Amino acid sequence: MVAVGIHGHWLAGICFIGESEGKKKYKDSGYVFPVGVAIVLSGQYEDDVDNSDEIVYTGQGGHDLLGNKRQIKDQVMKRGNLALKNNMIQSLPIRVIRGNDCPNSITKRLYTYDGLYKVDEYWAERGVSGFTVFKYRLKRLPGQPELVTNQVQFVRGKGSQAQSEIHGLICKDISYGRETLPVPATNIVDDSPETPEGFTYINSIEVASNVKIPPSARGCNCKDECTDPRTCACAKRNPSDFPYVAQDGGRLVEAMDVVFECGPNCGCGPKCVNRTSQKGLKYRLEVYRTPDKGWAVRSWDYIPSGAPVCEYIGVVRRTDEVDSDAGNPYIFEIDCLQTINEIGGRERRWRDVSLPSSSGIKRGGKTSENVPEYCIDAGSRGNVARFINHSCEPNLFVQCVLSSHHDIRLARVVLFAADNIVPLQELTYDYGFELDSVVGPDGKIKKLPCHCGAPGCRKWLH
Ligand SMILES: C[S@@+](CC[C@H](N)C(=O)[O-])C[C@H]1O[C@@H](n2cnc3c(N)ncnc32)[C@H](O)[C@@H]1O
Repeated sequence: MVAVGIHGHWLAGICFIGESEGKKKYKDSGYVFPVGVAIVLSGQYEDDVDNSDEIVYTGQGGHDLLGNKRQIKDQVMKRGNLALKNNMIQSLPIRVIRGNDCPNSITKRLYTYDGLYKVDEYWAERGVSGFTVFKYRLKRLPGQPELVTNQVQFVRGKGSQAQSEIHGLICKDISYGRETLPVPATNIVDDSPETPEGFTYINSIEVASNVKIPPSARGCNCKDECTDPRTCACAKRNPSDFPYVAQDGGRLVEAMDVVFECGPNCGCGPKCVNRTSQKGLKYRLEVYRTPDKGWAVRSWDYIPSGAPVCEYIGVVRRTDEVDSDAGNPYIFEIDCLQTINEIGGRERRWRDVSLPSSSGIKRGGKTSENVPEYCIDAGSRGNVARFINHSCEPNLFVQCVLSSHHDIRLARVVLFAADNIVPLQELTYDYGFELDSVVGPDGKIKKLPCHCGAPGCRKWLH
């Protein structure tokens, strides 16, 4: 892009004319510098939103250059950020270039020039990682040719075809109508016509007979939809406000130790934003065969960051009653409490919440329980989440959610988009195993090589 002159920086996403250059070269223009010339939407920022004609672009600075797309400090209003603000004030349009994943290219990226946009507004907010970021709403100027590249159409969510055209289709819907959307299975890796088998598809949690789910907690008194965080009792359980914004049918603002949603005793209805993770599949998911990881999951639709993808569904069991020797890879330990207390190498999710005293859980001092009391076993009964593989650089994250009762040991486990996810990208989360933490029946450490293919792959799942 630098070589052909549509962008002026090798690394930075915002190309701008700086103050000294502006004063020297364009002193008669009357413009206040710096001013922006072009931006690249690289997918580098966890907070970017791209709906083609309207973009919410995150300013520059404060992010980790290691390529793991994380914000690590506050952004400041200077250089490129100031340039975009000056564009807005002076009604100067800016070029937009989009970067898209392209496995067939040498660089694995494809860049398209997508026209001129105006900077409509800007504001500062706390981003997904909790640091201050500047946001700019850009709107595509009218009178330009429509965006036509396949890649951009992907971003707009036009990634899929009619079922009859799907290459390698082996089952139209592995949920057999139990999900809000069909979940097809495809295989173009080998000739086996076999569908993912050996399990029964269920779409809600089941509970083993010796596990007692606590009674439903008191709910809020809102009607229809909860809107006022000052009066909604469920909103107040969260750190400051509703954990979701209504945009795109509900998006989590940031990852938290636990999210309190509305439940069965609440006055609100099923459309309430504070039930975002209870509304079933919103994105068309496909289970597909991979050469080296068995089955995997991808989406046909563009998934914006913070959107719920699916809940990890299976049978809730006592962990000490699950036969670890049987090597069931579909066990998800409900480790919310261990994660909050950073036990056994688990990384804390980012914000504090006050757990209600009814949960019986102490927040402060470390619990000695390394092994969570309960787990979700999707081995013989489960949903699409059981096919989601591990990645060392995942695009989903695990969020503990409490909706009916408030016992965190039995929290729901929901997978949310950690990034804007373009169609057909494999969906993955970090299984979070500590290295050498899995021991086989013979007492020897069980190792499993990781095939996630991420640049920062840790090489082993466990
Ligand atoms: C919960 S299952 C995921 C779905 C699984 N691929 C299947 O075919 O059913 C977990 C198992 O998938 C495989 N797997 C998941 N992520 C992997 C990765 N990054 N590298 C290698 N194998 C992986 C491992 O065999 C692991 O025990």
